[in-house]
Amino acid sequence: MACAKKRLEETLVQITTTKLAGVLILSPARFGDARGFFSESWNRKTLAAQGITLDFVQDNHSLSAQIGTIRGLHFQSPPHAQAKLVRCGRGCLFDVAVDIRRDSPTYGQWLGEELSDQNGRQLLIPAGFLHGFITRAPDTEIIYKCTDYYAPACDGAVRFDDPDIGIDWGLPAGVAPILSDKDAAAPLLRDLDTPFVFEG
Ligand SMILES: Cc1cn([C@H]2C[C@H](O)[C@@H](COP(=O)(O)OP(=O)(O)O[C@H]3O[C@H](C)C(=O)[C@H](O)[C@H]3O)O2)c(=O)[nH]c1=O
Repeated sequence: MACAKKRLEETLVQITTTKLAGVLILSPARFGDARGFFSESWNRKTLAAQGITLDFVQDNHSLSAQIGTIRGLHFQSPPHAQAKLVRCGRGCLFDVAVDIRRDSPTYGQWLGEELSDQNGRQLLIPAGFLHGFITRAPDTEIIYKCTDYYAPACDGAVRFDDPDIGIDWGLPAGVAPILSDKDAAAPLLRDLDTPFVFEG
């Protein structure tokens, strides 16, 4: 019975590893019918059955009106570091994680995944990683679960276009992204004394 139950939970969400250890791509099952679809976008028990036991305490939701809006690269420092489970509620975005854990074999490396209301994919980003995204459709809405509460005093950022990270945002040549003043003024990774340490 337990074996069948585990198999069922594995069918409810497919989990794919990435080149950055701990960053996972989740694909929850969608049950389609003539009306559209139903999907459990998050289920504690289903994820726990596959070894993901993060305790989410806050949901965030933002709308970005224009294509080419970049929000990021952000993090919260300990003791309020956040792991995030990110999805796209409407539109399309390219979600990016950057490893900033000192001594990590993938320190400064990035990966991106397209999340959309069509593909239903989610990105799980552990604490110790920068998070940011660029929108690829107008009126794109991002929805994400966080494992700690908003703590402005612990808020941190790194420039989206940091040459040492080298993220390919897919912006056409010569097209500037839409940024908040805060993001436009963010420091470079080389000037950040990262508060995170790789723990294997
Ligand atoms: C993050 C946050 C913000 N706010 C308030 C603070 C500001 O008055 C307003 C906009 O905040 P901000 O410009 O920091 O929003 P984003 O640029 O979307 O920042 C987020 O974008 C990247 C992609 C992230 O992963 C982080 O969750 C977060 O840094 O919302 C809150 O009240 N609670 C919160 O948890």
